Order: sequence, then C-alpha cells, then structure tokens
Amino acid sequence: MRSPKDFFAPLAVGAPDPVREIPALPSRMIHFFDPSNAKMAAKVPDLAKKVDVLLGNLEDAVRADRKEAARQGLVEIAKATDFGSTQLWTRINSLDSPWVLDDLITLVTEIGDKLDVIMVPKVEGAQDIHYVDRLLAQLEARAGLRRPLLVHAILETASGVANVEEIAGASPRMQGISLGPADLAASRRMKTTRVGGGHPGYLVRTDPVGEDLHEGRTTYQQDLWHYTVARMVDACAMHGILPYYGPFGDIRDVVACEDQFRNAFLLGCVGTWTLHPVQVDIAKRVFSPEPKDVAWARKVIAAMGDGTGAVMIDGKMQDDASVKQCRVVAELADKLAERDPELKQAYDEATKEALA
Ligand SMILES: CC(=O)SCCNC(=O)CCNC(=O)[C@H](O)C(C)(C)COP(=O)(O)OP(=O)(O)OC[C@H]1O[C@@H](n2cnc3c(N)ncnc32)[C@H](O)[C@@H]1OP(=O)(O)O
Ligand SMILES: CC(=O)C(=O)O
Ligand SMILES: [Mg+2]
Repeated sequence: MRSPKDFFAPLAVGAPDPVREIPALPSRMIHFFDPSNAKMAAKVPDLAKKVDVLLGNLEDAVRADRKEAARQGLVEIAKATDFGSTQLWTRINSLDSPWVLDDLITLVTEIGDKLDVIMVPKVEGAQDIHYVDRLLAQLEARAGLRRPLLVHAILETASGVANVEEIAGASPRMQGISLGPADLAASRRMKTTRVGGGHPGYLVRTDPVGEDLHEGRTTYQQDLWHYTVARMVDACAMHGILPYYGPFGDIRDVVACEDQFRNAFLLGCVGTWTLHPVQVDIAKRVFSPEPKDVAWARKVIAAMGDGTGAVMIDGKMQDDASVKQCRVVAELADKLAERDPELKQAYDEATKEALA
C-alpha cells in the first residue's frame, strides 16, 4: 500500500495528476454494446443522446474470435462519434486473459482522450487495481494525456467481495464498483443460473398455523444480492466512489428488472447496467428520484433553515439527520436536472406545488 503522503502522486513520469475527488456525474445507466456487432454499433450515435454512459464491451459476451474486431470497432466508434456530455467507458478483458494488454495499450494510445472510465472485471483485491494503475500511468504519459483515466471494478469473485473495502480505496483512480452477479454466483458456488435478479427458492416462510406444516403458510422471496450490494455501497461511500447494480439478464421480464434496480437505488446505488435498449427507460425512471420525493426534500431543506434543531412538517419530525437525507435526494435531483430539461420541469413543478 502506498504511503498516504504519496497517494496523489502520479505513478509515472509525465502522467497527469490523479483526481482528488470523483466527479458525481449522472450515470443512471451504463449501456453495454459490443463494438464488433454492426447492428449495435449503428445505434451508438442515437443511444448517445439517450443514455448517461455508453460502454464498449470487450470482455464476456464478445466471442473469442471477435476480440480484436471489438477493440478496433471501439477505436473507430470513439473517433467518429460526438458523445456530447455522455460518458464513454469500456470494459477490458480480464487481467489473466491474452487480450488485456493489447486492450489497454491500444485504447489508451488511440482514444485515451475520449475515454472516461475503464471497467476492470474479476477484480480479486487491491493488487489488481495497483497493476492497472501503474500501467495506465505509463500509457497516459506516453500518449501525452492531460486528464487521468478513471477505473471501475466489477465485484464478481468471492475474494473481491472479501476485499471490497481495500479495492474501493486502492487508487485515486477508483471511480466506482458494480455488482457482477453471474461470475460472483459461479465463484461462490451459488446454485442460481440466472444473471442477477431473485430466485423463487430463496425465501422465508411464516410459522405453521396448526399440525399441517403446509397449510396457510405464506412465503416471501428474498433478495439474493442484498448482502453484497449493501457491503459494496458501504465500501464505496467510505472511499468517496460510486456504487452500481450490474446486469439483469432476463430482458423480457421488465417488471422484475425494475424491482431489482429500485432495490439497488434505495440502498444507495447511483445507477445500473443496461444490456438491451428496453432497459434504458427503466433505469432512467428508477435512478431519477421521483418529483414528489424531490419536492418533499426541498420543502424540508427550506423549512430547516441552518439545518439544526427539530421541526414538525406534515406530522413528521425533521432534524439534522433527516435534512441530510433530504440533501442527498435534492442534490441528485439538481445534478440530473442539469442534464435533463424534462426532469427539471417535473421537479420544479412538484416543488412549487409542495411549497404553495
Ligand atoms: C454477465 C455480463 O457480463 S453482462 C454484460 C455482457 N453482456 C452484454 O453486454 C449483452 C449486451 N446485449 C446483447 O448482446 C443483446 O441485447 C442480447 C444478445 C441480449 C439480445 O440481442 P437481440 O437478440 O438482438 O435482441 P433484440 O432482437 O430484441 O434486439 C432488438 C434490436 O436492438 C439491438 N440491440 C440489442 N441489444 C443492444 C444493445 N445492448 N445496444 C444497442 N443495440 C442493441 C439489436 O441489434 C436489434 O437491432 P435491429 O432492430 O437493428 O435488428
Ligand atoms: C456483470 C458480470 O460481469 C457478471 O455478472 O459476471
Ligand atoms: Mg462477469
């Protein structure tokens, strides 16, 4: 581990200074596309107007014989597309794969000025982030980049979860962490074959009402990912970086997808992955606070003045702690409103009504 005194020193001569604060840019959806798939690539310019983050995926879901094509495709798309304020990320191949070194060398050299974040899969511990950190610094220096690339880890191995706090704090480049429920399930030997989401077998049951152990007992399905998401959120908050839900693989089941996204939102995640265009609007809806909640938060903040003391608003006690909760919602709403004029209007109208 680097000494705290050296933490913000560049790791290579000529590399840009690391950032001291991770920008809280809207990233409600990280939309995945395969840059070697012509149909998906053709949709990128349109998608860039709709999503917060576009991610050119090079890892799993890209066939082994398409890896070079995907890498080259991403270079061409990045050079040809005006992304506006939409961020461009990539997911590189895993650190033990034959492709990752060329992924990093090519992408940083060719499009390092267009890329915002590099997502690293199957991170096991801080050592994986340290390896990427130094390599990126060398490549940035060679490419003459003035802005450091940020790093995002996928939490998808049992040891990654055990080490999540050290991963979150391993480098000033750490931008955030996403849940990787498919690889994580395999790594832990969980017995679900689903990509994210719940499982009907993971449940609790009410007590028996009489002698019959089957009659009249309600069951409640539980969330397989609750522990991991909650732990990831704490690790990220502790280190000032951003937590995300990951993929929801049942594309057809837009209802359960929305539920899973909302659980993550309520627990503290700032966004999710979208694997198919149909999931984009779901993510946008879920990860933008509702106008009535924004209006309430602004009303409490307005009523609390300097934030100290206790007041009663609509029968509910408010104090220093609840005004902080309200600031979380209000500040997120302000950030999203800057990017989304329709949302701004909805938030302002609801606030006007609440304050009237
Ligand atoms: C566990 C993990 O690692 S998850 C992350 C890795 N996985 C991924 O990135 C998967 C990304 N998504 C996909 O590959 C695809 O969406 C699939 C395979 C799930 C479904 O693809 P399809 O069977 O083509 O879906 P569908 O027929 O509904 O697609 C409708 C249109 O949307 C396009 N489309 C589908 N997914 C995407 C996408 N992610 N981005 C842009 N366009 C897309 C299709 O090309 C198709 O285009 P067309 O109308 O011009 O023919
Ligand atoms: C997200 C991912 O890569 C996984 O679930 O394995
Ligand atoms: Mg994975």
